[in-house]
Formats: sequence, structure tokens, C-alpha cells
Amino acid sequence: MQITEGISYVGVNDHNIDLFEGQYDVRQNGMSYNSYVVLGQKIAVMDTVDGHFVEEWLGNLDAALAGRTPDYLVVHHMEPDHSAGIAAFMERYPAAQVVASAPAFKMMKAYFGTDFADRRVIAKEGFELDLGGHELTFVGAANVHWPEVLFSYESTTKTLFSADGFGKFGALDVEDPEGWACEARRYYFGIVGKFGRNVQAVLKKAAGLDIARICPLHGPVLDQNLGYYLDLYNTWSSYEPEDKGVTVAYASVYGNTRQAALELAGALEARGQKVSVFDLARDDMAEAVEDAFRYDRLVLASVTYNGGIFPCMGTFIRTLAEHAYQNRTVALVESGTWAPTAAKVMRAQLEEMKDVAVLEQVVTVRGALDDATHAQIAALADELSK
Ligand SMILES: Cc1cc2nc3c(=O)[nH]c(=O)nc-3n(C[C@H](O)[C@H](O)[C@H](O)COP(=O)(O)O)c2cc1C
Repeated sequence: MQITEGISYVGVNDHNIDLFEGQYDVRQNGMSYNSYVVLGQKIAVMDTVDGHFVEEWLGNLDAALAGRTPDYLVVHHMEPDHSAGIAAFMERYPAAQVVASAPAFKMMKAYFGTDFADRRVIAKEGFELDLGGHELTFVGAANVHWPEVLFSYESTTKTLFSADGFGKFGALDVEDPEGWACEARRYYFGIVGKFGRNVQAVLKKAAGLDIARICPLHGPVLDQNLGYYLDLYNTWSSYEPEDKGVTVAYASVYGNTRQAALELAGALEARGQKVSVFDLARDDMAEAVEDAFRYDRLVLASVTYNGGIFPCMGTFIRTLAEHAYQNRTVALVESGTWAPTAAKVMRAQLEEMKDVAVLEQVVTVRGALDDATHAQIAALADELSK
């Protein structure tokens, strides 16, 4: 499939995968592993694909090459879902060279037992590769989200190859009814979110380029309205809330904490607030993480459990911390029968995070909800809606 003059798509779709990177549920729409070919007087193949699809990818490549032979394999990122075909490619095209960063070659040694010492071109920030009619310039993108990552920019077609940046869950042969942002956001905060500072650094470099299209390693090629995508990445990577709204995440055993969380959600909606609710034991936690970052306010509601908090709430808070959750307002709901301490425990964990304001006002459920709890919920809804 031609992307633009001299650039073709040779990637694959995966509908067999259940958990991407071992934890992100993609059973509904699958996943794409993108690979591209830049056909100048010389030919560069941009990345490979997941190990289950190397034969299919080589077939796609054959068709795009139309009898020609590639000169280079450009490796922007060494994660196995993009690098699994390197050895097969090098065997099939013995005159080709690999172009990658120095740390990427160390990883090749670790994965394939060779760093292709006699067939390698080491690229770094500013390195140029002239393909004749197409010219690649490499952009350092270390820790977006692995240390060896490079982006590259093809100046003739104004194409940015952005590795996992601007990636999205979902195969390319199914229409995503939610559009780009929803699954791109879940992908970003799950996989790249911890590395906001590095994303900011590469966005600053990208701002100096005249970009007509972005070719990521997952999800669709972006070639319309690029400001929209770049603005979202700027918002996400600077940890600014994208929208005003409240994410309510609860952990409940017998349903009373759940009832309090739902009553609060309803009260917030009645006050005109946008609300999204998650049962942390049952719903996709990556979606809860996504919405916690998307909105400016968060409610955590947990049972007291052996003097602490319920395990899935502990996992959720730890995941937020690992992803550098910051710059938000959080309110707490707790329940407990003899000594409710969940709010205290959650507060201590949240106070470790940067610029997270935890409201003093707490809802405490002792057993079942009563008049006092209903009043606390209404008061907290008022406070959160100010
Ligand atoms: C295994 C277990 C441990 C608990 N530990 C505590 C505790 O340390 N302190 C407390 O006050 N309540 C404790 N509880 C009681 C719950 O916090 C209480 O039943 C709560 O109201 C449950 O809310 P839910 O209806 O949302 O599940 C515990 C309950 C269970 C099942």
C-alpha cells in the first residue's frame, strides 16, 4: 500500500493477540505492527514486525520491492514487536546494512547473538542517510520509551517516522468507532506516559521540522490535521489535564463502597460534571489510568482491608505513581467496619506524588450508607464541583 510518493506500507495486523506488552487488553480490535519502505535510488526498510508475522511481512516487502533489493534496514526501536524480523531480513538480503543507534546494536547482540559488526551503520542525532531522491535525517528520541529509540525524518515527502510515538492500539483493517484519541491515549499513558520529559524534548525537535505525515509503528499513518495530534501529545506529555471531569475509581467487596462511589458520581453529574466510573476489580485498569490522566479530578473509594486498602486499589495507586501521576486534585472515600483507615493510607501514598492536592474532606462509610454518609457525599460533590 502506497503511503505517498516513494513510501509504502508493509506492516501487518494481529488479531490473535490478547494482551499487548503482556497487559493491555486488545482483544476487541487487535494490533498493528507497522513497517514501511522508502524507495529512492537506494531502498530503506523501516523496522520489522512481531515474531509471529515475519513471513507475512517478508511477503509484503517482496511485493513492495517489485524485484528490487533493499540497501538498508532502519531500526528505530528494538522492542521485539518491531525487531523480531531483523535476523531473517539480514539473511535474506546479505548485501543490506542495518542502520540503528549504538545502544540498539547492543540489544541486537542480546537478542540475535550478533551486532552485525561488518554490516552496520551507527546513527545518532542529526545523522543523514541519502537514499537518492529521498533523504533521512535521524532525531534522537532516547527513552521514548526505550533508551535506543530514534525517530527519522524524510525531507522530500516531509514524513516523520516516530517509532512508538503517536502509536495506537487496534489493527488497521478494523474501523475504530471511538476514533484515534481514545485508544491512542490508553496506549500513551500505559506505555509512554512515564516519559513525559523525554516526549517533550522530542516534540521540541519536531517543532523545527515541516511535517506532512507521521508514520508510527502502531496505528494509522497520520496525515491530516497534524496540529490536533501534536497538541494532544504536548498536553499528555506535560501532564496537563486534557479535559475537565472526574474519574471515580472504586474497590468494594460487599457493595457499600460501590454504592457510595456511584452516589457521588451521580451527585457530580447532577452538578454538571463529566464523570467516568471504574470498578477497579473488574474494569480495564489501563482505561482507569487513561481517564485519571485525562481529567483534572479523581475520586478513590476503597474498603479498609486488613488495616490497609483493597489490593486492586493498591495496584491502581502504584500504577499512577509509576506513570508520574501529578498535577491533579484527588478526593477520598473509605469504608470500614471497626477501624476505617483506607483514606489515611491512600492519602499517604498520594502525598508522595508531585502536585497532587488531596482534599481534606473525606466520605467514611461504616457498614451501610446512612444519613451522615449521604450528607458527606453531597458535601464532597459540592467541593469537587467548585
Ligand atoms: C478481609 C477483610 C478485611 C477487613 N479489614 C478491615 C479492617 O482492617 N478495618 C475495618 O474497619 N474493616 C475491615 N474490613 C471490613 C470492610 O472494610 C467493611 O466490611 C466494608 O464496609 C466493606 O465495604 P464494601 O461493602 O464496599 O465491601 C475487612 C473486610 C474484609 C473482608
